[in-house]
Amino acid sequence: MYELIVQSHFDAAHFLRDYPGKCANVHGHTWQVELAVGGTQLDSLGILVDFYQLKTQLNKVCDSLDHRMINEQEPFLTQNPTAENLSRYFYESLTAWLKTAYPGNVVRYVRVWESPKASVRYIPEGAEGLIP
Ligand SMILES: Nc1nc2c(c(=O)[nH]1)N=C([C@H](O)[C@H](O)COP(=O)(O)OP(=O)(O)OP(=O)(O)O)CN2
Ligand SMILES: [Zn+2]
Repeated sequence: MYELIVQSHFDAAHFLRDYPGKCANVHGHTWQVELAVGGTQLDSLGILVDFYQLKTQLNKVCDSLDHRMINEQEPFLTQNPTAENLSRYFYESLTAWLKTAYPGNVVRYVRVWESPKASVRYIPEGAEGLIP
């Protein structure tokens, strides 16, 4: 299997509803996002998934949140915009695209850093034991 990894980032504001501390107040982060895609079948150029396409799609999702109040964007009108929920949101958005654009490949995980010292990886159910 090949694993391709690309990164992007966005700057945005959020607050955590019902959080018992300072994160209940509006504040901002630079979120770093890492996308890992896996598959086995290379095309005639020796490419699994074009890095350009991967970065374009990841940037699209980042741009939809960039310089916004995340709590005012779907699905975070009701879901708390935690790093956990953001990583799953990126996973679901990018999986929907990959299934159509590059069938046979999978999103292995999405990692979201809220700060250089704190990150979450969303790994789909069933793949937990396969990701080091
Ligand atoms: N498991 C999670 N815990 C927390 C999350 C989260 O998404 N998942 N989010 C927050 C807040 O967003 C908060 O902004 C982070 O707070 P904190 O860890 O205190 O980090 P700081 O950026 O303020 O860093 P300092 O170490 O205080 O400089 C909280 N928890
Ligand atoms: Zn925060």
